[in-house]
Amino acid sequence: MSERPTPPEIDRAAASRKAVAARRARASLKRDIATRVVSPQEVLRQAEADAGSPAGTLRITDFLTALPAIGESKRDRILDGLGISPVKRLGGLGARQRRALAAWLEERFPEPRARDARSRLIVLAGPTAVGKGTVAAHIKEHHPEILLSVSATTRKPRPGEVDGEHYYFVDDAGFDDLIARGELLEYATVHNAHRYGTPRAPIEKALAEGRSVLLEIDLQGARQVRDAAPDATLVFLLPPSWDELVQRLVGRGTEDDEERARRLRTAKVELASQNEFDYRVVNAEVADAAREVVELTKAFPRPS
Ligand SMILES: Nc1ncnc2c1ncn2[C@@H]1O[C@H](COP(=O)(O)OP(=O)(O)OP(=O)(O)O)[C@@H](O)[C@H]1O
Ligand SMILES: Nc1nc2c(ncn2[C@@H]2O[C@H](COP(=O)(O)O)[C@@H](O)[C@H]2O)c(=O)[nH]1
Repeated sequence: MSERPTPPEIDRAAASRKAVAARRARASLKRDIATRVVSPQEVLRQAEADAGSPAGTLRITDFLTALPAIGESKRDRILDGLGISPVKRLGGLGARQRRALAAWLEERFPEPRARDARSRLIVLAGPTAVGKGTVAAHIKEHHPEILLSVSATTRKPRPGEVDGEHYYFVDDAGFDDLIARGELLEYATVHNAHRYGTPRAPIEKALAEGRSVLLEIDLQGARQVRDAAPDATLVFLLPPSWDELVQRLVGRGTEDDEERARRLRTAKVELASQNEFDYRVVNAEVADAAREVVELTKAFPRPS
């Protein structure tokens, strides 16, 4: 027969259960911050209201790295600039530190207001064959309110591809003309092979009409859009695994061995850049990934 626990043992067991629950609550809060379920400003307000809450007991270091595009070295520079010690918890900040952090958050991750309920420019990028085109096509079919931009390219059409629907297929001279006339928002040579570019006019027209626009482009293009349109929302699509990515590329059967190898080399570089994006979405199921992209773009605006 087991002995009944003495009161101190009961206390220790209860304290340990409480600590586990608190750790879980903080982990869940970090996920909510990362996936934009809750704004960082709201978490800071919760921490101020209750220092013992999951928000209040969250370490400032964990809070910052839960934010998009903030890695450990950036986090340390931010803390340095704000004059906040990395050992602090959110609920333990002094009034001046809290004000400095709130001002920094508002500048980098402005909270949505009524005037922010406007059309958005959404960039979907990711490695070759991750399913960008498939997810974009799903969004086009199920969200006709979002305009899917049609790019210009110097690559030859694949079987079934229609000029003006899948791409505007142009030759090198035609592409040079588009650049010279300033008609492209961004352009790049992708996979060291062909040139691709985003026509500017249809995007400006759609945004002016209050429609959101989706661009399905490569990493170089995504970076150019971020510079040209800092309000754009950048989403990086990830494969469930590297092997699945290779399988999708091989299974698509649209490239020869040499082109596949070239694309996979580019894919490694692109995957290493995923932290530059506002959001990361894993494309395990097309419909889920498409829904996530659309939902994320309706969350609070991307950091500037
Ligand atoms: N969630 C998914 N599950 C299984 N297969 C998928 C999924 N999403 C896309 N695919 C398949 O993976 C292959 C590559 O998809 P897709 O052509 O859309 O990729 P992509 O990212 O646009 O590629 P690229 O950048 O090379 O143009 C296609 O055969 C597509 O049907
Ligand atoms: N920078 C841009 N990249 C683009 C654009 N349109 C498409 N792409 C990217 O090219 C590759 C290859 O496409 P594929 O149709 O030949 O398989 C893919 O990663 C696209 O995202 C664009 O306008 N600008």
